[in-house]
Amino acid sequence: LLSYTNSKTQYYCNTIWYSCVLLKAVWLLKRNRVKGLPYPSNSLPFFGHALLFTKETPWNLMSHWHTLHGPTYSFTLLSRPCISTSSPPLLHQILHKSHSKFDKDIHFTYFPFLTILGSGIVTSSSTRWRKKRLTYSKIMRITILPTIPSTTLSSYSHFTRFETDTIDFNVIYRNMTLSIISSILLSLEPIECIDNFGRLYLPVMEECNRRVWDPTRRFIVNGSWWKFYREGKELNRYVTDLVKRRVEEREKGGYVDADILDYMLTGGGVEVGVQDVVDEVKTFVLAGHETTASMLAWCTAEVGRDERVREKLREEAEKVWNQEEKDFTKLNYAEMCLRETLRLHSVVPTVTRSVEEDFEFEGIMYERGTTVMVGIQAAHMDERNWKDPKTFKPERFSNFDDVKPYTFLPFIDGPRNCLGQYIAMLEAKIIISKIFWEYDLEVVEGGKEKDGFMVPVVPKDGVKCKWKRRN
Ligand code: HEM
Repeated sequence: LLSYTNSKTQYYCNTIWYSCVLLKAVWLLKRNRVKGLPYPSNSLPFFGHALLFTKETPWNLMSHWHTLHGPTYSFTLLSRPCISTSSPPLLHQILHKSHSKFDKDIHFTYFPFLTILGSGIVTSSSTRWRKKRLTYSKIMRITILPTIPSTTLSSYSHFTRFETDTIDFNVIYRNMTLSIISSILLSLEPIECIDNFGRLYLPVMEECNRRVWDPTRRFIVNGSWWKFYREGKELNRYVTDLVKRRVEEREKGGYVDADILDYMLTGGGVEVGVQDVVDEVKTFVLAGHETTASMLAWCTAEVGRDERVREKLREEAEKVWNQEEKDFTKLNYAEMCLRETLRLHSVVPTVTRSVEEDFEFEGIMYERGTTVMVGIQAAHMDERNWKDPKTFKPERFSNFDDVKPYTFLPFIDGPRNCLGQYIAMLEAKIIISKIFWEYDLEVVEGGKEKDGFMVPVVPKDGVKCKWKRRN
């Protein structure tokens, strides 16, 4: 150090500078764990446990730590104190009772997705979020539901018309659910939705997912960076045009309360700008499409491999689909299969929150700035909550009211739970029941291993099936 300093002043400046860096490092190392909680080994200075997450699927590593350290433990990501919890009493506090002290973790885990989410409901908080939630709650839980069966059936017919021997259901469901959400949100036809949304949206999402685990991709300006920039811009332009066109149509008196976009534009009586609505449209497509597709893909793989479950599902389908007036509330077993799929495969394995105000619970202090990971997958695989958790058993859900609170959290719980869960379950039970009623499926490849880094968690090699129409 001295050899580079040619004046006394510079020597003193350097000494002060390096002392500050050292003090800051010591301070970070001291506060990077939550006192009183178990702390997994192999943490490195500054990096904490971050490097371990690059080697293994993060949710599996976190679930493994839960088996070693119990329902709540602390760990460190690049000097950031984090906890993961699957403890029902603590989850009740985080997601429900004290939820205002735990905000969305927008500057860390959600950050790479902001190109799509922008100022939409998933990434908004406090008054802004409350207003949005009030506007959409009734639409998503009640108003739109009667339109779901016909939209689902029309999308189903469109995407099952192919005459190939083998088909990847992961791809089929991605297209089906994209077309359903585009139809209820924007009244788009399947062709238009796949040509535009499918082409632009899917690559943007893939790059966002990559950036979660490799943040350097954000800064290295190469071919992928430009591709992402171009496609993101084009997607934005496409959605902006759709929204602007709708505003004009509304001004001429057309389209009143026809789809979710129309409700968005009313803004619950509050003035909303075009960019606000554009962000909301992209948010709803992200939230509502691949999650449902992934649940369907895993469910097809599980049911396709289990003859007993398949026969029970068909027995129920026979009764519903042979009726003139189809009563979809009778698809109980299909719903049980989907719930068990969400438990076993946790398509959203964790959601994160950031502690906004110091919070004490059961003698442990969670300081402001701590990242909280809700261990959804850990809760679903915990032997204290579920007997024989690695086995697919839809009968666990034969009486849903018996499921203990905060042990089954695919849509999380509390005021920020999933707004689209009723839509997702309704469209998925119609699809899964009809597909197994109409077709003999044989899973020939995929449907076992998980893609390590994509959220929602999808089958790594898809779910390729031979399919043949049944008599
Ligand atoms: C199987 C399918 C689905 C799963 C597993 C799922 C899961 C989730 C989860 C875990 C959250 C909480 C995210 C967080 O707190 O960070 C969430 C929020 C949300 N979901 Fe879903 N979702 C599904 C389908 C849908 C569908 C079909 C839609 C829309 C049509 C939708 C719309 C939303 C919205 C708008 C939120 C934000 C709610 C708020 O912040 O108040 N989801 N979802």
